[in-house]
Amino acid sequence: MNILLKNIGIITGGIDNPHIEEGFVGIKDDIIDFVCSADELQPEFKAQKVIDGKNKLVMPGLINTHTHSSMTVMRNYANDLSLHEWLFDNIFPVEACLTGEDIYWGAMLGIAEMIKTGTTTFTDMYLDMNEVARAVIESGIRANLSISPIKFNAQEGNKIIDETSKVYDFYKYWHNKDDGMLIVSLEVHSTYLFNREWLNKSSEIAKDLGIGIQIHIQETKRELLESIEKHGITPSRMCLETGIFDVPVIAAHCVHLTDDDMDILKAKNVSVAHNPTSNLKLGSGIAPIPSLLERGINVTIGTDGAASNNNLNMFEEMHIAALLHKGYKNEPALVNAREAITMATSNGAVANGLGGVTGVIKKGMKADLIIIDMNKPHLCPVNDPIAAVVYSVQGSDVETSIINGKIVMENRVLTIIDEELVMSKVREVAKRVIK
Ligand SMILES: CSC[C@H]1O[C@@H](n2cnc3c(O)ncnc32)[C@H](O)[C@@H]1O
Ligand SMILES: [Zn+2]
Repeated sequence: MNILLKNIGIITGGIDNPHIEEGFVGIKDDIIDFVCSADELQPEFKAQKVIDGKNKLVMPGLINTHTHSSMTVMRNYANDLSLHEWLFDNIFPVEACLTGEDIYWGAMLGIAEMIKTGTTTFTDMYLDMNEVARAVIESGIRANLSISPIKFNAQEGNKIIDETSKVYDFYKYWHNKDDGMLIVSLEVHSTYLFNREWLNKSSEIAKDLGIGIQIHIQETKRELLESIEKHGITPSRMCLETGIFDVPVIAAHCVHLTDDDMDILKAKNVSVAHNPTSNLKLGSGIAPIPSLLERGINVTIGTDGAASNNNLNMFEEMHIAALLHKGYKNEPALVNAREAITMATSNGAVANGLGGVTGVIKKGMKADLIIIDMNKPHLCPVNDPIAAVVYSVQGSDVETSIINGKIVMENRVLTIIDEELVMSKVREVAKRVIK
């Protein structure tokens, strides 16, 4: 289907790209066919659907580079705890009770929430990823899903079970599914759940399949200190030594980094997923984002799961990312609005190996865009659209969302996902598993 957005404010995205005050975007099937001003419009473009952009803004869909979508089933469970108590004493025992169906419905709810708050691509790691993949394909969202080569059982003395064959099966079945809507990567949870042997093996698997890795790195001070005590090196250096950083990596958190760690991340082209809300809520700390940006490291934004955030709203995350470092360092110029949007869009695309595919509104890119209704008291007057998106717009202001050229939400109604059904299923799951 061809779609025409007319007379609309356009944030094209990318650090140097312009904002167009009243422009046109033409979508031909799954691709952006043109982006232009009124005098450049091609009259021969025939659209089956025309969206009038008066008092609206279109921008690239947001890219959530670190989440665990199925954890919506544990939303608002286990609060005000440190990461260690939260994860080992509360989350792992509940996760041990989750069925494949639970994971499917939890992921579907996470996807519904993400679409309703402007996310068009997400990066995920969880337990039964076949169930998450099923939800991704059915819902029409774009995703990078990682699967673990081991099963780690905290309930049974931290036993490790080899599940390498599941990685190969998952890759074979899902990688590039639906014309590339789903891509596969390897989950290496962390250097505290994976031993050196499995870090080495994981890097070999990722190299063999030609895929990237998703990992948690240096989320807490405790993680850093225990690594130094046990191995004599930081988790980042451990990743360097075991070959983890020889493939494209998205490293979530990166809160407690040494200067040497930052040099390693830069040298190995590692992308960082900044999760400010989760880091604040678990009392983990504040990631040195300005230092990472100064080094030219690709910094992106993630929500983490709904059990540590407690939502998957990327507008909220972008807002906090833009405010946090200004206040922490007494420096208002840090993480400016343009940088925050870039982190949440095109940098996220690059991190997922989707640069040139999504993250920017430009001819030839996949049509992954969101339309924001600016005709609201808290968004009036707009004055500066870039600032408005970061400092005033809320996730619920996203009116329509287009992913791969398909309208997945129109006037705030999801067109593919049955929102009521999904919520009732997840309520049932929560009733059963949350004690
Ligand atoms: C094996 S699937 C992923 C695993 O990660 C857990 N998890 C969720 N959030 C965090 C976090 O912030 N740090 C470390 N681990 C996290 C999740 O519960 C799953 O068990
Ligand atoms: Zn996480």
